Amino acid sequence: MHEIHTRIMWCLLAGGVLLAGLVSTDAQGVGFARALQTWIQVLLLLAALATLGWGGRLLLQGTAGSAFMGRPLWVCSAVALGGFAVLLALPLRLSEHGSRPALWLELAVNILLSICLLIVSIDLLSSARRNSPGAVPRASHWLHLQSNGAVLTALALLVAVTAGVAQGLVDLEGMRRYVLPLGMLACCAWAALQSRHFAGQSGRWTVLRLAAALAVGAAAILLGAGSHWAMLLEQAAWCYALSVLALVLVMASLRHSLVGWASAHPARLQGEEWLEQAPIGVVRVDGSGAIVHANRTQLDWLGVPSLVDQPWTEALAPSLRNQAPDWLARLRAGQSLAFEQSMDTPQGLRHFQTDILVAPQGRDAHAFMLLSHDVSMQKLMVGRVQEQQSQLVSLVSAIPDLVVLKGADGRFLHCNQAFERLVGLAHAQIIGRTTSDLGLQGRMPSDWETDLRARNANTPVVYEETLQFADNGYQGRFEITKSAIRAANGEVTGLLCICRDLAERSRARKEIERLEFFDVLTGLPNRRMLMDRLEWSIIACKQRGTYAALLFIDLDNFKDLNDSLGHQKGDRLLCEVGKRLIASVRSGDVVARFGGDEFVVLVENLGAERVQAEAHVRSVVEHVITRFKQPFVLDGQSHHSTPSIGVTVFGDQESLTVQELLKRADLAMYEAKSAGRNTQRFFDPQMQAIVNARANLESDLRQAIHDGELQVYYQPVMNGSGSLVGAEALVRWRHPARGLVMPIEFIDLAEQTGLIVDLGNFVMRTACEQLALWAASPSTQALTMSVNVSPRQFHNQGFVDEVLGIVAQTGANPARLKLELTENLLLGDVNETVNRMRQLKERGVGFSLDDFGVGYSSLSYLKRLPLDQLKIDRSFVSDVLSDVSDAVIVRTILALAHSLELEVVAEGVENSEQVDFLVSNGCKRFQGFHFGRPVPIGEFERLHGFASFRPA
Ligand SMILES: Nc1nc2c(ncn2[C@@H]2O[C@H](COP(=O)(O)OP(=O)(O)OP(=O)(O)O)[C@@H](O)[C@H]2O)c(=O)[nH]1
Repeated sequence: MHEIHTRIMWCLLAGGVLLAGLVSTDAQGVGFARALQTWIQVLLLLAALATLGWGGRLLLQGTAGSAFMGRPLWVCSAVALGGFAVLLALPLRLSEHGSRPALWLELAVNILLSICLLIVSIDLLSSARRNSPGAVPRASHWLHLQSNGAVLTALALLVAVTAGVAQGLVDLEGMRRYVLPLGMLACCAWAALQSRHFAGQSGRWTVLRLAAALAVGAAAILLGAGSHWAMLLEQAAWCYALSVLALVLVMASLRHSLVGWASAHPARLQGEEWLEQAPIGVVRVDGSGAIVHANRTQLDWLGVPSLVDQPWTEALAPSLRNQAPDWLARLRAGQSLAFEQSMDTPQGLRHFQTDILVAPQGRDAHAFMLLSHDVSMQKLMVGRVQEQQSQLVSLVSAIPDLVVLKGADGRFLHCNQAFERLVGLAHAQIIGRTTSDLGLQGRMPSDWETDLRARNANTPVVYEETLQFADNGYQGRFEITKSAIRAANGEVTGLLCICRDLAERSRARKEIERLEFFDVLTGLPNRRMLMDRLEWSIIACKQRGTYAALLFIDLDNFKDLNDSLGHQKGDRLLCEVGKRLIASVRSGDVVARFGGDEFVVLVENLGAERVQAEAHVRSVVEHVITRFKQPFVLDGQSHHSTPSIGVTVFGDQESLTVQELLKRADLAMYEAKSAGRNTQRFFDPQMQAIVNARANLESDLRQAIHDGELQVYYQPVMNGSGSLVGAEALVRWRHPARGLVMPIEFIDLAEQTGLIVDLGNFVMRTACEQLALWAASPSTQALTMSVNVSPRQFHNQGFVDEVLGIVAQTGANPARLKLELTENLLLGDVNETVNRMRQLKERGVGFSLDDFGVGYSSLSYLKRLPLDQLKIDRSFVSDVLSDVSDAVIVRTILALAHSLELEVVAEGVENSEQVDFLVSNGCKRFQGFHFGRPVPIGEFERLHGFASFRPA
């Protein structure tokens, strides 16, 4: 209870006593007592009206009542006091004193009064206790139960008494006498018990005084037995207790009305409309620690509709709430607080700078206000600036040059690690000092003068000077650049000074040159350097009329070493090879690493005779190969490596470029590789001719596929009785200049260059179209069509889809299509081969193994592959009558095929004797010139006496 309340109460009391004194007329004090009673009644009426008004408002608004008791009890209290006020106003005066109705009414009045006293005292004490800083939620709960229990008991008593009176069982006079004093004593005991929970000495005394007054009043009623003095005492106690009650109710009603009004119109209350929309959060808190008002900005930040009546800690970040009791104590001691808090808001994590200001003197002593500013953006900006600053500092620190930033007063603002190192001082020892503070003036002679020049110049001042920053420290020639740093108004705010060590620069330049012309791993000249030297060598040979030679050396199977022992060992071998090559040649010759495992040796001054030059270089090459015979020791591990060497001799009058020379040596090296490796080959113009011819053929073939110069020929496949059973599709190239080109001349090239895929698809499509046409005629519909498939074509991604697509598009019957595979196709992944064959087999496509017996024949594959047919190679058939072993092989193949239930086609059959031999050994299918050569389709059909329907 605040001091101001007490003061008003004493005033009222004094006013009442004065009034009573003025109106008292008799000496016994009866008039005085009656006057006092009337004054009390006036106070009670006031309290009743206030409570009634407040209770009504609560009912209408449906808002919570007092801090603790809640709406139901306050409404109950209002009704009780209202009833009491009505009774007070009317009945006692009308009824005869001492009559039964008067007694009854007085009893009712006393009971109602007791209830009101109980409610108000419980509520006040409970809310005071709840708002105390150390309040425990469980204790509040317990209080709630007690208060509700007490009120319910009082109500039950009222009902019981009323019932008793109605039945005439209760002594009305006795009841009237005891109910009120007992109620007063109950309140008195309650107040005395709870007074210890009140914060502050004065609050506790007020409660105890109230309890004492009630006790005295009760004692006077019980013991006084109607004496004047007892009545006087009773009325005085009443006067005190009820005036407190009335005052508390009036004040509480007024406070809640004001809060409500202020909540609805806070700007009106404060005259601070701008505060409501201001971009700062405002939270006002009363002395009990409850929030009285929070502005819109604060509510938006927290994402809540209202904070009124919530504890003030709701405006704090959860992590700070445990500090609240300590802060509250400091605020109550008059200290303001300032701190930063981070909160999770509906808009994300935000940072606030919060100040807590205590109320000015004269206002609610413990009220305070929280003012919060959103500093999220500032924090973000500060973070970014700090990040940029640290990036800049690391950048400047990483610069090998000396970087120094001076302020306008010549003091060091920043310097990088290179400067610290050379000066021999720590960063902290340098910053804030001048050149002379650091004793550098004598060591940087023109510092002062150049600083001045830089300040006055619009462009950087650059000069060179020999500097030594510390005793016995590094001394060197530096290039110094000084630039003035200016503010927007042109005023010089600082000076940036960069010192570059010129010796360091020349070292760096040399290193760059080294990296540019030498191989990092072996330290040998690199390709670039070699090209330069070769260019000079070509010119020198021409001028002097001498010969030189170029050796292109590639290590054999170097990849295997990398894969088995690791790249580190591979690197070691490359270094060792470099050393051996150097040891194999004269000091003037050039050994270069061309790239990967390729080295190039340039042997110069081989004399003016080509034969001599070739002999010399041959000995050099032999020398190299011999040296490679010694194992290489790689980190203690012995390893054998061999080279393949291509050699070209140059120097005659032929004008060759560097590129052409390298190409020749490279070609020769490839020849050495093809010859089985670990050997040498000299360039021969024939090599070039072959390479050129291949290149031309490749480009012609590419063009031929594009221009439709390829043609499909058909060779008949016959049965034992000489009837046509099918055909094999064979490609031919009708070259515009060279005429008909046979497959043997271009299939290998097509296979190597990948052109085989397009070529194979063309043959497959043409053959399938023919098969579809044959299907339309009864005379040809049973014919089969064999198509050759090369390994590269078969292993090409999408081969299966391609074949099935062609079959579907042409409408050919897949059961009549036979794909001829060769044995070298099995060298790859056999599982994958079987898988692909099965996919096509499932759609009806048949398979034939071509050239059986000449290649990689593994009988186990015959079991695994889903084959339909074997074709005996022509080499066995041609000599089957003259060569006993060929005859044995043919018989074996036929027996094998028979036992595996495979069909056999004998290829290359050229006469009837061969047919007889094959038939007598069980062969049923034949192909060869004896039955017909490969011919274009028109001729094929004419020869076999049928014509297929052909679209116009
Ligand atoms: N350790 C190491 N390996 C390298 C370096 N440069 C290239 N290589 C490897 O050298 C190998 C060169 O292989 P090739 O010359 O193509 O093949 P090879 O195994 O030598 O076979 P042939 O030349 O046909 O005898 C590749 O595996 C490259 O990855 C290098 O600097 N260090």
